[in-house]
This record gives sequence, C-alpha cells and structure tokens, in this order.
Amino acid sequence: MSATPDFPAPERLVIATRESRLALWQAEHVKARLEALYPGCRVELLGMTTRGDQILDRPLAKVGGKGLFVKELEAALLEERADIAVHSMKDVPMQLTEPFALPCISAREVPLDAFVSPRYASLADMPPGTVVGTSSMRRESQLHAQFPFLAVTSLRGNLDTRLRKLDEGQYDAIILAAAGLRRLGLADRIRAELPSEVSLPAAGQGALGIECLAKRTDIAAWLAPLNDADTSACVRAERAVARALAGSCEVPLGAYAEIRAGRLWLRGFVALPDGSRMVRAEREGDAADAEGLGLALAGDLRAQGAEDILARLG
Ligand SMILES: NCc1[nH]cc(CCC(=O)O)c1CC(=O)O
Repeated sequence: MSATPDFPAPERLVIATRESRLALWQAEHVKARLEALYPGCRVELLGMTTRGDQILDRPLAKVGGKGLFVKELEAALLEERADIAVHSMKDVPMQLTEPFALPCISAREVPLDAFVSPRYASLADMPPGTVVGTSSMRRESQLHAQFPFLAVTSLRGNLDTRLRKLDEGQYDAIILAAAGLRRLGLADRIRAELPSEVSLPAAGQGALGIECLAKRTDIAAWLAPLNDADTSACVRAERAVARALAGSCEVPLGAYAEIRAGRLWLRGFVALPDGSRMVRAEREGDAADAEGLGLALAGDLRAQGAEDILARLG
C-alpha cells in the first residue's frame, strides 16, 4: 500500500533528524526515496541536536543509553513539528513508548563491524599491547575474548571525530560499523569487515527505521513501499532478544539475524565486558515468527547463565 484512495499522496513531509553527518545522510536518503515515490511532495529536514550528541566525555551507558539519541526527535513528532524521524535502528531503544510506532524498516546496508587502521591490515596482525578504540561493550567483550593480548580503550564522538582520533595516533586501530563508513563514502578506510563469527553485530545494525506517531496511519501507508520485509523480520528478531535480556540497559550483547533459504537464522550472545564469560546461542525458524524466535533465543541464553552475567554488570 502506498498512496491509496484512503490516503492520497502526501503534499509535505517533515523529517526530524540529528545533525551528525551520518544522520543527515540517512535523512537525505529517505527524503530522496520519498520524493521519488511522491513527486509532488515537498520533503523537508528539521535538524536537531540530541543529548546523545552533546555528551561526549562519558560512556553512553552511564548517562542514559540509546534513548538519548531519539528523545528530542520524538518531542518534535509529539509537537507535530515533524511527521517522521529517521533513525539508525541500532540507536532506537528496544521499547518504544506509547504514542510512537516504527512502521518502516528499510533494506539493510552491510551489518558488520569494520576494522579501521592506518597501520595494521587486521586484528590478527596487531602486536600484543597495541590499542583498539571502541565505545561499545559488545565489541569490547568480543575483542577481549578472542584477542586477549590487545588493549581496548574507550572511543566516543561521531564518525569524523573517531577517525580523527585514530589518525592523530590515539589508537592503533578502531572498530566502527561498516554501514556508517560506506554511507559517508569512507569505505576506503575499511581494512577488513569483521565476519559475524568475530564480531557479532548489534541488534538493528546497518538498518534504518522510520518512526512516526502510531495514530498517523496515513504516514504508515505512505512509508510502506520503503519497508523491506526481510530486514524488518531480522531486526524484529534481534530487537526481541535485546528487549528480553537487556531492556533499556546497555550491556555487552549481540544479536544478528539473516534470511537463509527463506528461513530466519538468528544468533546472539551475552558477555562480561572483559570477555571472561560469554554465552552464545543460535536458532533457525520461520521469519513470520521473528519475535517468537528472538524470545526463544533469549531463553536459550538465560538457560546458559545470561541472567548471572547481566546481574554482575550492575
Ligand atoms: N552508535 C552510533 C552508530 N549508530 C549507527 C551507526 C552506524 C550505522 C548503522 O549501524 O546503521 C553508528 C556508528 C558506529 O557504530 O560505528
């Protein structure tokens, strides 16, 4: 369903977006797709700064987590200053609050993490004691578990800031989402894409989601052509894992689903940040039951001691 007798094509749509280069690229991308679908429609961007963009000196987990990137955008939706908000699904809290909905998840970019380094071609090439920068406990735990001889230190800021800190020599290598680098034309900085066996991605990584007020059924209809059924099923499964285990907390957790031969293949893990304990599970099932699969996988991880790991994170 797109423009229908019930919902004639839109005349004007306002997209609320963060103002980082990546967020603006993503909003422009959705704008271009909407303009192609609805040639008569004026699509405008409303740029805004979120708390997540302002607080750069502390780990996000300590100051309120993912919600910090969406609150201001949701306020714009509530006050009807904007019709939709475009998000990296990785940054969207697992539990959306009452008046909001995510009617559209578009086709995924490469979901993997990327190894970026001016000095080394891969993690395996890095000598003991060299320094990898990452701000995510998910990446940190997997690095410690597999490359215990490397030093892992915190890295915050938007993509350009992170790359600058690497180029200034504060780190020997950094790990970033491949999707962000590709979108910004920085794919040549990627020395290696880390296979999912080495770095299992975060729930929603590489996918864009479009949020609006749940009552705006007109918007849901207009966005329907941008929804990708496979990506949407995968991301729903991944988010169900994270929601069941972590709620809104930031924890070292990965959840990644792929469609293989028409079936949904879901993997997940929970770990201590230092990688000293890690539980993993995988499941395969019907994509139509994506959330059920996610919940079942969360149960598998619990049965192996995920609760105990989470309790230790305090
Ligand atoms: N947490 C910030 C963030 N949110 C989404 C992306 C990358 C793009 C994506 O996953 O869609 C990034 C940067 C990164 O993790 O390197």
